[in-house]
Amino acid sequence: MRILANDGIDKNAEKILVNQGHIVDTNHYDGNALVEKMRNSDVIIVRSATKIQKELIEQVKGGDLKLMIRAGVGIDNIDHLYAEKNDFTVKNTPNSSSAAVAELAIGHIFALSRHIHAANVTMKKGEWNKKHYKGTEINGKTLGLVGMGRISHEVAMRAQALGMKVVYTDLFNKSEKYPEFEYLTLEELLKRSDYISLHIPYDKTKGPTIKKEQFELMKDGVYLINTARGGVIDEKALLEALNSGKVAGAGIDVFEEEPTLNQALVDHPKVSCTPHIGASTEEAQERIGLETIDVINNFFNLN
Ligand SMILES: NC(=O)c1ccc[n+]([C@@H]2O[C@H](COP(=O)([O-])OP(=O)(O)OC[C@H]3O[C@@H](n4cnc5c(N)ncnc54)[C@H](O)[C@@H]3O)[C@@H](O)[C@H]2O)c1
Ligand SMILES: O=C(O)CC[C@@H](O)C(=O)O
Repeated sequence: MRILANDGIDKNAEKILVNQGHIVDTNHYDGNALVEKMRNSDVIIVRSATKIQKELIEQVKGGDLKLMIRAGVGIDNIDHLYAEKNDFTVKNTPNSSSAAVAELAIGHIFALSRHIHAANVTMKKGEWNKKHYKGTEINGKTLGLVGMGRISHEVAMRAQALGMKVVYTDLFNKSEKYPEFEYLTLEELLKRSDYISLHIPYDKTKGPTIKKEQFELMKDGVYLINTARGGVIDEKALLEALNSGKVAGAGIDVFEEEPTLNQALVDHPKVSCTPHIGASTEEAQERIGLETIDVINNFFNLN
């Protein structure tokens, strides 16, 4: 099998695939070179950098490509409906990165509560701003989780262990699976939470879930964490909410556009930001690599 890992793949997974007799190309291609490489591959594996949209799908039709794998959870960088309509199979690796993303979300909660992000910047400039950095404790505070799937549940367990009260909302109603956490409507959750963390997919046909109206419902001085997708929060409304003081701090791993050009948001002193690294741990990438191999083996009946 010829496998194109256009955004790279974990070294261990690459070794296993090569040992299985596959030809694995881990270079990154764009434009015509990508079209050519995809047409001559059986499988393409992408992370978030490579976008597989209608135009590209049209260009690779009729070649050898059969399987597109998103080595990750969110498949919003692949037009999967269009790909499937054109007889390509699209798969992801949803089971491997939950702990990594949950740990990053908790990291942003700590950074914001204790001004770690800001103190890092100012101390490196030679400033000693001890008086500016009186923080708040997370113990006893309410964390509202929007979406209660794989990642959110990992966040919930960690937050509960840290003494937070966890409430959640989801498209499903109250779930028997999570008796220890309180189910609320989105509206109730926004009103009651001290911290809000988003763990939902982005559906561009629906647009952002958190817009001006939702910010208005939140407590003054709320903290907001987004490790889901940039599009689920309206960045303009977020910036206004940060400037007005409605939002005391935002922890952001994902942006409407990536790499982001929204420097006003990145530079904002109340923002703790990371460049979409939720799944970027040694362990998660190794698990993602192994899950990718399972997907390939199952698809081509290689087990
Ligand atoms: N930052 C990163 O590197 C990174 C890594 C992995 C995943 N993600 C993002 O995290 C998202 C969640 O991943 P997961 O594995 O927990 O997914 P999941 O499918 O297990 O959980 C998502 C949950 O959200 C619910 N949901 C969907 N839309 C909703 C809405 N509008 N309101 C309330 N609930 C809603 C679903 O019913 C589901 O229970 C992914 O879709 C992806 O976009 C980001
Ligand atoms: O591939 C990445 O680096 C990010 C992955 C993440 O956004 C996902 O949805 O799994």
